[in-house]
Amino acid sequence: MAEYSTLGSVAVLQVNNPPVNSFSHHVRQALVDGLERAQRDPAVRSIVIMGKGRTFPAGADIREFGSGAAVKMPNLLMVLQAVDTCQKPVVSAIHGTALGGGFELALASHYRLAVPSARMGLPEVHLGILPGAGGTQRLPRVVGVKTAIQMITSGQHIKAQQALSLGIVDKIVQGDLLKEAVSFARSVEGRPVEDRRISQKTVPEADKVDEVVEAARKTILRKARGAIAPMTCVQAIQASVLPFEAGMAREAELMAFLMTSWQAPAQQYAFFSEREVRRWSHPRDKRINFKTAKPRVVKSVGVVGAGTMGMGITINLLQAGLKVVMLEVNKKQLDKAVNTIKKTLSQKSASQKMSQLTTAMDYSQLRDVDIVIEAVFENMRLKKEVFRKLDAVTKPQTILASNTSGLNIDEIAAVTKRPDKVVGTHFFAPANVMRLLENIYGRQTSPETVATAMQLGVTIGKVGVLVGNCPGFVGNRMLGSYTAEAVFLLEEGAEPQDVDRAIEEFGFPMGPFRMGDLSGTDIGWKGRIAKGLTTEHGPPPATPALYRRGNRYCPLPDMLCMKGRLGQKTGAGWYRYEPGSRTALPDPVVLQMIQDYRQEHGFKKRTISSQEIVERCLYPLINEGFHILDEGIAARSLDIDVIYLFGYGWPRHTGGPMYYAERVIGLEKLLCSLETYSARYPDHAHLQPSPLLRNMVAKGGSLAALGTDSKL
Ligand SMILES: CCCCCCC/C=C/C(=O)SCCNC(=O)CCNC(=O)[C@H](O)C(C)(C)COP(=O)(O)OP(=O)(O)OC[C@H]1O[C@@H](n2cnc3c(N)ncnc32)[C@H](O)[C@@H]1OP(=O)(O)O
Repeated sequence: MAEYSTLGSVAVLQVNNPPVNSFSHHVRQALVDGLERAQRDPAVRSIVIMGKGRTFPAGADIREFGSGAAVKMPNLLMVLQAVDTCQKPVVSAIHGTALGGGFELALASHYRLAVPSARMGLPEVHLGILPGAGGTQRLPRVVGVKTAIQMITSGQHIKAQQALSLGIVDKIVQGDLLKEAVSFARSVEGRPVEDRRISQKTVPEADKVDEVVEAARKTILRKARGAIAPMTCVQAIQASVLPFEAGMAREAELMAFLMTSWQAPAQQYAFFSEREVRRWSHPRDKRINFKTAKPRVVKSVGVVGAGTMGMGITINLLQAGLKVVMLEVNKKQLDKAVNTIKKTLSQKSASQKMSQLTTAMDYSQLRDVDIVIEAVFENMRLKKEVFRKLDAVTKPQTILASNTSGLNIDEIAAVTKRPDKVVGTHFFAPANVMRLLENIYGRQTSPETVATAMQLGVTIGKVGVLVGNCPGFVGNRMLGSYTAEAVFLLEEGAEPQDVDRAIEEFGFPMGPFRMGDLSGTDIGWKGRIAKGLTTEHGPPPATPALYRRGNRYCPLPDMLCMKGRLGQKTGAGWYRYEPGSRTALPDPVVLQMIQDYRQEHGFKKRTISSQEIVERCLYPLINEGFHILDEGIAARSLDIDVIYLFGYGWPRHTGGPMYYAERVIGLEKLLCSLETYSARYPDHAHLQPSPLLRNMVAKGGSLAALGTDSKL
């Protein structure tokens, strides 16, 4: 609701709808009622609108979307119209985050004040829609079309100071906001409001709008990668040169188009799933859940290993204000890491943050930390050695976490006398940038240890997802079938750039081969060598070229590595790179290698469509997701979706692999395609439909219903 009060001649409307004061129907109604009351009362000469509690309204109530409640009268447009046309000056007083409809309300007001810490923006594009309460029409009238396009298509929040420079807010106020806002409102009483109405202004440099839009189009389309909202936002902004009412009509038309698109619900699902993963639970062990398991307090963290991962993790921990002891046995590596960390931390706070960092070459210096994150090379023998040492030197309560991307947590825990305090914390590179943290419980991990790892994720600003223990956990296990099918496509006739193009057109920032070159083709190679599938010099003796342990195997990636083509770091991988450049250029050497291989093994080259590439790569990945759910490795399909959205660049506008499977492809069609492909390739095990998928198609039922504790 919105609480109405008066302070002398000023009516104050305080939106009170925790947690973020969104415009649920009852809030909209209360605002319209309050404005009418203030208009009617002759003693009231000005109006202040603000938010109670933590924030100015953060926008429309997203939970109302699609339910009909969002358009129930009065809708948000009517509220804003009442503000804009009010005869008495309306002042929006902003603290916290004025977002979406909240920011649009401020723009419809006659004056805007903000506290220094306030932030504002129009993030609707992330929900697959546009700022449909006049945001695409009012903002360009203040900041111009170019800046409006930048703000609206990025959805970025700006700080109060920047809003002041852009002419969005009229004043930044220090001290008590209510007091300041009331005093400001009094100072403008009696002044005409007509020339304060943004709706009545014209867009600056209107004659250049088409030019600006044209210049922005290419970049937006490249960044959007199949998302329809960004360019639709631009179309709405382009209409801001029209008279206000005509622009609003165009905005409404485009908003209706987006609201009914398949992408808007997918992006709103992504928004809520990102928050839902905080309500984690073990699918079988009832003691392990977010409600009852209590985390240990973590003030200091040990990091073992100062390589790329250890360094990134250390930066992340320092940025969050934690004390870190970074251990590295190689002095040169340790010094290099310290220098990089210093450079990466922002200038402003570097020295304070660096004072929280202690370096160590001796394990005994880790004795007092609350948790240790091991980030050494991905090798079981080495990890076990490290864990033995950690178990011997650290205090008994210390939690021992392994930053492994797929090794067996139980096997690591077994070398310690505290398997209940061992957990997996899988960070993604670069660890100080990537938001995903895949936390893995082992057979004996205690509720307290799980809760501590999950809480640490929150402390360091990660999106933490809890999963069970299996080779590759959730993310990399699913990726395995995707990369396997990508190389099988090369055998049949596709070239690396064909596969990458199709996957990038689907919406991934990078296809599998460009990705392989970026992370290093030798990562997978070393893994396959460790598993005995190949050796540095080719297949083990007496091994069939195209099979390993009864499964189809494509040796092309191994052949690439044997040529020393380890990706960008060696200037050549699946592609070639000019010195100092990261642009992937198709390489005749690789294409010849593939061609010779096809000839040697009797593969007949054929043209493969983009659609087949996408299906052959993504459907087995999704199919593995069904296996994972069936085994209880992920508790809910949304956990898998969040892992893919935040760790693997899965395009957000499709909701994530499992959402996409159910709501976009349709489970029946997915099953049918997998059956067709597995009939064509009976020895590609990952194309065999999972029993869970078959069962769901046969019996009906939804993925959301499989989960525990889900609110969605
Ligand atoms: C004819 C009809 C025309 C209609 C036109 C409508 C045009 C307007 C459209 C919009 O306004 S769309 C909404 C735009 N706003 C946003 O996208 C903001 C989304 N929220 C956030 O970015 C963040 O939540 C925050 C406000 C920055 C706060 O972040 P913080 O980390 O502090 O908290 P969270 O954990 O994210 O959120 C707490 C809690 O609140 C729920 N929530 C947040 N925003 C909304 C919302 N707009 N609607 C409904 N619920 C919201 C969030 O899910 C969390 O819930 P729980 O997980 O705790 O249950």
